[in-house]
Amino acid sequence: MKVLVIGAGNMGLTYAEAMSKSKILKKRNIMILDNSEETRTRLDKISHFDVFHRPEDCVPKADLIFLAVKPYHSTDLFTRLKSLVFEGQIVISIMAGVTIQTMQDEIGLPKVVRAMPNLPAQIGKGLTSYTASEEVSRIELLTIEDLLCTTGKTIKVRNEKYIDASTGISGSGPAYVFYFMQSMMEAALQMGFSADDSKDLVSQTFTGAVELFNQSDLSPNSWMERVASKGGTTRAALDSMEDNNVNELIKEAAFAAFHRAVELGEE
Ligand SMILES: NC(=O)C1=CN([C@@H]2O[C@H](COP(=O)(O)OP(=O)(O)OC[C@H]3O[C@@H](n4cnc5c(N)ncnc54)[C@H](OP(=O)(O)O)[C@@H]3O)[C@@H](O)[C@H]2O)C=CC1
Ligand SMILES: O=C(O)[C@@H]1CCC=N1
Repeated sequence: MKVLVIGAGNMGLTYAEAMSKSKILKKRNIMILDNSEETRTRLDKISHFDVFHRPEDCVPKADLIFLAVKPYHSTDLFTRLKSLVFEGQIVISIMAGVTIQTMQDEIGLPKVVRAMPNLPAQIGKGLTSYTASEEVSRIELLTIEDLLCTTGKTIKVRNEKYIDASTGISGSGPAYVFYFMQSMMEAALQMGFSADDSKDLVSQTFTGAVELFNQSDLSPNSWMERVASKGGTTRAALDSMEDNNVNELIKEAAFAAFHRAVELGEE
């Protein structure tokens, strides 16, 4: 099976690398198509991919076409793909918002998988949600799930609404965590810690809290209660967050990303 990854940016290259390290595909069976000359020159030096800059040289050779360009580049790309694809090829898209129906209509292929990964895929700790058009067979979907699993965990969702929803939770989610980390590091700096110590204080706190959470069945609320003593420091912080409606604001932010994903699909 030959896979063509279109767009070798943050996510496309992550998937190309992960798939090439797995036993599912042989290295020379991964092709990369990218617009950027700088990216192609860099990838040519890595040598375990076949790198292309003209769709006509690689699209007809692919069994599976993995789309990893920004959503606003998709319309031009679909126009170029339409005359080059052939029946039986499968499209996997990780583009936010772009719907299966749009890809079926604009590329002209019925077999389409829509997936939403996240940035920790770069270190094999990603979460990818996915769903497929009914034309994709169960056996094809098993192979695709194996490919998506090369970057971490996967969950199969019922329909595309949940792809947009997971964009608001796991797809964009790493940025919410970084936002929280940034605020805590700024607070540590303001308290007088050095930049290095601020980084350690915050990153070890996040790592430790997530590991505690993962190693138990306790909810985040129960863990909060374990940290907070009555009348103590944590309660002062949690009360401050409640007074400022931080819980609602975080949910609002996640819904903003969800709604933006839906909007991107309508643009
Ligand atoms: N970043 C993230 O955390 C996540 C991103 N996604 C989705 O992944 C997709 C890619 O995002 P990301 O990797 O961050 O984007 P990047 O901008 O890092 O990478 C996209 C690459 O595609 C190239 N490109 C654009 N148009 C074409 C084309 N027609 N043919 C070939 N190559 C092309 C770009 O070149 P040039 O720079 O020259 O335009 C660039 O190198 C997006 O659709 C996004 O919604 C999903 C989940 C998480
Ligand atoms: O911000 C975005 O649109 C993409 C989708 C999820 C993460 N990054």
